[in-house]
Amino acid sequence: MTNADSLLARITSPADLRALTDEDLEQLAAEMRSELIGVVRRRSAHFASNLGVVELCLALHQAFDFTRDRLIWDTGHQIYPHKLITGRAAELHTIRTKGGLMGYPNPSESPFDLFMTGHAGCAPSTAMGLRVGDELTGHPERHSVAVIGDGAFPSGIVFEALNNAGGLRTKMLVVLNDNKMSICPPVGGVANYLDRARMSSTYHDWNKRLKSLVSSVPLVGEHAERWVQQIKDAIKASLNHGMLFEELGFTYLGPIDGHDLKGLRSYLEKVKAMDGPILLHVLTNKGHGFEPAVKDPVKFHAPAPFRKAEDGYVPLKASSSRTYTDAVSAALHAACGRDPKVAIVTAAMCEGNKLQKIRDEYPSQFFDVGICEGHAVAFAAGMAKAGARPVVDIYSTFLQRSYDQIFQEVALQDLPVVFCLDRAGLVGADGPTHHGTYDLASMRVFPNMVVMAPGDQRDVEPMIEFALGHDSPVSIRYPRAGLEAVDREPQPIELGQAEVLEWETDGMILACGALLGACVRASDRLRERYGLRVGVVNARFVKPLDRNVVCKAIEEAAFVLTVEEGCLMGGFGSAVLEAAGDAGIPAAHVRRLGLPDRFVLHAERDEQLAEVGLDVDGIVRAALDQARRAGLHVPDLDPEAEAEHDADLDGHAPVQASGANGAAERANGHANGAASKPAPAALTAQG
Ligand SMILES: Cc1ncc(C[n+]2csc(CCOP(=O)(O)OP(=O)(O)O)c2C)c(N)n1
Ligand SMILES: CC(=O)[C@@H](O)[C@H](O)COP(=O)(O)O
Ligand SMILES: [Mg+2]
Repeated sequence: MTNADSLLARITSPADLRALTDEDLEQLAAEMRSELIGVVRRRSAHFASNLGVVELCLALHQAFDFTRDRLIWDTGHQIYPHKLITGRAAELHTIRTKGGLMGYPNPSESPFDLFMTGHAGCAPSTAMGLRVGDELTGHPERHSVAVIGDGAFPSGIVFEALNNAGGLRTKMLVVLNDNKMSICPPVGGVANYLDRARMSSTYHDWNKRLKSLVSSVPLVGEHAERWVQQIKDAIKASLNHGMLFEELGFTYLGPIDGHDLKGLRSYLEKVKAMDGPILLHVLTNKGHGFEPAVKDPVKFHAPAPFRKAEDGYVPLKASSSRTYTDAVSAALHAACGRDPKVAIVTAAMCEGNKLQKIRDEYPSQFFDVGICEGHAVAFAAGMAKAGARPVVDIYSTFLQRSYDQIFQEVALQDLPVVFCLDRAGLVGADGPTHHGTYDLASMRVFPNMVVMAPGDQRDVEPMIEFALGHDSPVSIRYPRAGLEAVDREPQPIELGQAEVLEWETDGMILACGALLGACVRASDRLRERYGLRVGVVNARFVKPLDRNVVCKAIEEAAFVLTVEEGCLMGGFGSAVLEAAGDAGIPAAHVRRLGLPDRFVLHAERDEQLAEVGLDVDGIVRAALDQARRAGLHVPDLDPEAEAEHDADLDGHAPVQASGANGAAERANGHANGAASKPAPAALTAQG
């Protein structure tokens, strides 16, 4: 919480900055940093990026009036200092919690936040749009500023914007916040180019030197050679100096010190008076002001909560449980070892996808292409065409940026590219920009594409192996969640075949993906508390769908639930209804559970699952509702019993699957005494 007698407590809007002296501003910057450290130590949030832009944020808000001018922070994960000085300091401690501040810009919180973002690279385009829109609506006096990091800068869309603004000579400012880091060190030609620009002194020094050289008395003899060499060096250095941007029509300024408040302000004042598009190259330290973050900006990009210890900082709660990401990266690591043709492609998310081991042990099979998802997919397609076995390991939400390449370069060519879609479903604190909501719907529409989702830990490795042996594109999606193991003898993965865990006729739950464990627990609760016999299917494939199992379930059960952690429109449930429709089977008793047609805000993942009815309670409630509609007897339990949560839900203890395929029959039998029905013979063969 902000200290009541601090300078920061007195800043209710950027206008309050104007009354501050330079000493005050230095103190304010220090208070902002300690506020950031105080908050981020207690909750996982973006940290090093925010520490690095404190001075830049203050200078921008001093030089411009963003009650009128336009400011877009690219990606938006470095928005915390901006939130501190735009009236939200007292709430910063709520950041990324349910009902609290969003960890990204949020227009519903403040008019100083223009776009809710979380995906990198779009700020130059939207800032250009704001500028042109303001001109068209009679506000040419408004400045438009985009702040973009060096990691986001190589995104293709950035060059689309530079091309357009440079061509139109649009009056706008692009501040390149260059801290020599993406989440990992940045990769590619742009990073090398910026390295060279950082290394040489400022552009204006060289210009001055060049002018003095030319104006000096012409030298003869041995001096001439030195003179010419100096001119060549100067031109070479100035050629490294933003000439890339100058050639595109931008005026390049810098690089300048991004922690020098006075210097920043004077450059920004200069820029305001200039015409056309300007790129101001600012050098900052990711983690500035907090030594452990400066030393390890990767670890402190979005650290787990931590405390100070003698030998540095230790995480408050070291997460030991293995995640789906761990299981997938281990399977990919093994695949790389088995087959040198396997190539793993990441779009700047080596840490997030836990690919460090592959990077270090199989460097020739690992490709970090930077925040360039469209390129990642087309690049993988080229590799597949050449006979390699590429895997695009990418967050579901970031895959959206490469949709056309998935269509044209992969599906249309029917190339064996494997898409490992991490963070599929609800992601928790990152909120609506990062949920993996649409991949089931968006991937299943492509001919040739296989769409799979592991039901639990046991499905992961066999699905990766299946995918790498399949000669068409395959998409495998899994959540930002701890692994669960449903206790059973898993059926082998066969194309288009679901796995029947238990067959019942009161009801059937068709589970798509990692909510399988919750579905099994819901089935247990329905049986033990309500005497309802509800079977469970691990769908495994959304495309090709196991129509045999799906249609039988719809024909035989009094009600059917489809459960998926994806958008209801066009997802797994839609595929099930399509199958029933195609087979002419009535399906009014089928109810689809999934993500609603709205954006789910930031919170803990379990809170979000409960909010949308995808936790055990929600699945049970939906089943009871469907059972009543189907005329089944449902005892009215007292509210406490109904509301009682599943004790092992948080612990994700291994889930017992009883019934035909259940290796461990339920010790206590069934609520109404009957043993569970084995799946109809025709189905067990189907698996
Ligand atoms: C399209 C997209 N791909 C990947 C990411 C994940 N991501 C978030 S921040 C980040 C690094 C950004 O580096 P930079 O722009 O230099 O910002 P810094 O953290 O250094 O301030 C990445 C890869 C994203 N947000 N958007
Ligand atoms: C800003 C950004 O996009 C990344 O830092 C993202 O927040 C990482 O998400 P995970 O924490 O799920 O890896
Ligand atoms: Mg950076």
